[in-house]
Amino acid sequence: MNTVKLSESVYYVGAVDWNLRDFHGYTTPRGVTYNSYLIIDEKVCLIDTVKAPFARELLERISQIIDPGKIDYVITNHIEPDHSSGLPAVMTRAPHAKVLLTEQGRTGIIKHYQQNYDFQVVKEGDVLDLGCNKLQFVPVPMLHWPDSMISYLTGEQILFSNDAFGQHISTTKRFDDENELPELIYEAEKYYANILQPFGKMVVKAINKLNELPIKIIAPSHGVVWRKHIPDIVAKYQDWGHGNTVGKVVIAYDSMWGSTERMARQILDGVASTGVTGKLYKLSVADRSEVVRDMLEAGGVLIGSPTLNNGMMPTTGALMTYLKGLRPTGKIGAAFGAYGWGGGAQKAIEEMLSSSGIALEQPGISLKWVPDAAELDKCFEFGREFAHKLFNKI
Ligand SMILES: Cc1cc2nc3c(=O)[nH]c(=O)nc-3n(C[C@H](O)[C@H](O)[C@H](O)COP(=O)(O)O)c2cc1C
Repeated sequence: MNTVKLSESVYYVGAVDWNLRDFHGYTTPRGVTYNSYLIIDEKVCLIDTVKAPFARELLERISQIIDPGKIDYVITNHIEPDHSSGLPAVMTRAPHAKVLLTEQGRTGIIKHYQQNYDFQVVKEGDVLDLGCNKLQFVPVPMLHWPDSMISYLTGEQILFSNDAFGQHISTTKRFDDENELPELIYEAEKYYANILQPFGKMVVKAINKLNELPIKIIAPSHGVVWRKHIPDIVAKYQDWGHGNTVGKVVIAYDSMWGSTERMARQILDGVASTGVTGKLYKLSVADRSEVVRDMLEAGGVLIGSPTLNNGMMPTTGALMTYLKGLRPTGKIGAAFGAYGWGGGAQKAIEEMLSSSGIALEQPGISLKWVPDAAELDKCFEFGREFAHKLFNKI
């Protein structure tokens, strides 16, 4: 089993989960990693653990470097089970280790595992002396759970950023410069869109705080370690955190008999005629976590559904519910779709767009049964007008 050194005293001891394809509803076509890091200083310190089925692999990696019984400290930056469910196995082999975490982390670990370890609760600014290096703790509540924390190793200047800057990607290469940057940014964008998007304000606040620290390496809890492209990923986080958008329109729709689909294609042509980039997703075949990834930087979203039982189709409803929880910022939107008699989908979508924080920039467009030539022209015009509004806004 390979051990990878990040720096003089820090080793990667995590696990690569090549076969995971669904991470609580978020698709992971490239697999996942659960990153754990071992610091060998005068004191021995483990940063986070792994998901429980990989605990044996974690302990084997640690054992190649040092007897796990010599671990003095385990830092629990986040209690979510992908990082903490390996903790009980680690504590069995390192029974004298202190577990350092926030107060929210302490109550969370007790509730998850019904174990009372030798806890040491840390707060903002607390420092743990390891010998040559010190660990400084930066709680980042709600990034993305109340217990979340980032730890910074002085001396070797490594930021253990937990879920921030993470990506779901399995690889044998642990560093950013050993992988393709566009692929990493793509996966980091998908991670941010699906997991961190609701917490943009906290992201900006945390980055401002971290800007004061000299950082040579960012070691997240998922994916590769950043050492060469730190400015690129931090700049991306600034953009995403501030809700900065580009001239792109994502059209997401579903259709039972093809009318709303024909509308969507005409609208797309209208958008494209202005030079604005358009993307089209049919929700019954699209991957929702990919759709919201594409929406992250899009300034405009257009949502379509025919009326089904006075409302929108369940696939569209699922996207809207997800989007509402993700609280996107800086976007304009509108609704479209076909109906047969009383209608209702357009209104239902517009309500969801508003409650998601997406500005209704343009009245929606609905048509009865099947679009005729004049209605298709109107759809084209609807897309063109929407793209112009977006163009004027950015
Ligand atoms: C199961 C079902 C339920 C429907 N419910 C409604 C409804 O409640 N109100 C309405 O105006 N039209 C309703 N319609 C009619 C559709 O909205 C209409 O056929 C529309 O043109 C379908 O668009 P599509 O081709 O994009 O699927 C319903 C259609 C189906 C198949």
